[in-house]
Amino acid sequence: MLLGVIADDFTGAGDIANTLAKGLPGQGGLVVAQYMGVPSEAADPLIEAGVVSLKTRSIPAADAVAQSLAALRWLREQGCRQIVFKYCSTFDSTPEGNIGPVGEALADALCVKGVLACPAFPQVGRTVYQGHLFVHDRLLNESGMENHPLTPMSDSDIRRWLSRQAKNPVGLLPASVVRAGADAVSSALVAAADRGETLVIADAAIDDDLVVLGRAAATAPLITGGSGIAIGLPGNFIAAGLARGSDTAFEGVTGPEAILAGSCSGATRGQIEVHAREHPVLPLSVDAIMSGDTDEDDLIAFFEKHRGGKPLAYSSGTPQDVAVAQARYGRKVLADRLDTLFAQTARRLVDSGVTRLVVAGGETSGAVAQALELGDLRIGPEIDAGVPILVSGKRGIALALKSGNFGRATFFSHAVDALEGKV
Ligand SMILES: Nc1ncnc2c1ncn2[C@@H]1O[C@H](COP(=O)(O)OP(=O)(O)OP(=O)(O)O)[C@@H](O)[C@H]1O
Ligand SMILES: O=C(O)[C@@H](O)C(=O)CO
Repeated sequence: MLLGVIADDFTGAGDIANTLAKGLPGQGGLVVAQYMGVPSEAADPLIEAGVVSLKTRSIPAADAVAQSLAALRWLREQGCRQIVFKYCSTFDSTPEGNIGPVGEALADALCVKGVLACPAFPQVGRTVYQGHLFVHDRLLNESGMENHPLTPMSDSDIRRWLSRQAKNPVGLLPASVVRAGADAVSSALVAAADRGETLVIADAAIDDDLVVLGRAAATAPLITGGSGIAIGLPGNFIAAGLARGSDTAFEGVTGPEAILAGSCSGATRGQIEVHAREHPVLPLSVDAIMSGDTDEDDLIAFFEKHRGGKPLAYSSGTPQDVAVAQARYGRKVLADRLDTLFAQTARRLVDSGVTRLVVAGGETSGAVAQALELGDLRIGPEIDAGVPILVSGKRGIALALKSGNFGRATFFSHAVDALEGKV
């Protein structure tokens, strides 16, 4: 294994696995496997890039650090010469962490400073300029992310935000340096390290900026960022004659389907609305779930009744709904109950023959994927930017784990078809 990724959530893991498997047009990607947590066994020697999916974005920082260091140990045992710490393109975190604590702990373990930190993913509108993160034409804290249920983002100045989480000074690599090319970036990172800066926020507005950053970091032991930071990395290994290149061929899976949505993002809520026009949907009431009036049996009955019709069950609510529910039940208690509901439902669905599963939301997908004991996942073709088809050989199923904000308006229907190999 050449490249190891430690991803702080499951949809993000699929996102970067997709980037690495796809590579740049005309260049090819790497042979990638996505792992559910830190594997207990050695990796298949044919794998060139291994992505360890963790669920560490919203847990206490010390636990996130411990799990990330365990992932680092395993990846290094597999021979990885470069590690990427993947976090969200909207920099999802709180003033306590976990990007700073995990990024610095990995840097300490690898004895490096002057480490790139760049969440930019221009294909989905996430860009960084002068250390400020934009979502399309809005600053991060005016993009809807200020209402996120678990990691509300109230500051678009991600250098300042990361400084609150970090022990060491946080640097800035401005666009003027990035546009001067890979050598200028390398020199700036050395200078940042000399100043004692462990993590350095890098500007990037277009894919070419990310390619420059990737080239500059070709031999860096550690890189951190969104999936965009990985755009140029397969090319580095291929150019060095170290990698053979990927195969994302996918024949499709037939059989019953189910769609679960726990994301409350504007994009997911819009996709649910579009889906509901032509397909059966089951809105889940948080109050009914918390009182026990609605449980897994209700979801299973709904999915059985609507088999073949692309049924979708969702808890997703507006920012107002989320605020009321969190005030009533507490953020963590509520998130844990919803995770459990989706996870147990998914397990029963797959045990009873569902072979195509679509899930929206990183935490939700993490809970579902962990409950399913999927084994290593193979990366298939991209459904929409940042969302690949994932294949579990162990379970004989195909999945689409969608980041809350990703995907076209008709994503849910499109994804079910894609898992059948239709698109
Ligand atoms: N109606 C609701 N009220 C309050 N919280 C909810 C409701 N529905 C879902 N949630 C919680 O909101 C959180 C959504 O997080 P999740 O990571 O699944 O989606 P996301 O953040 O949009 O996706 P991503 O991390 O991929 O961007 C979960 O913790 C879930 O339990
Ligand atoms: O980077 C992103 O936006 C996604 O891969 C993600 O991490 C959402 O949870």
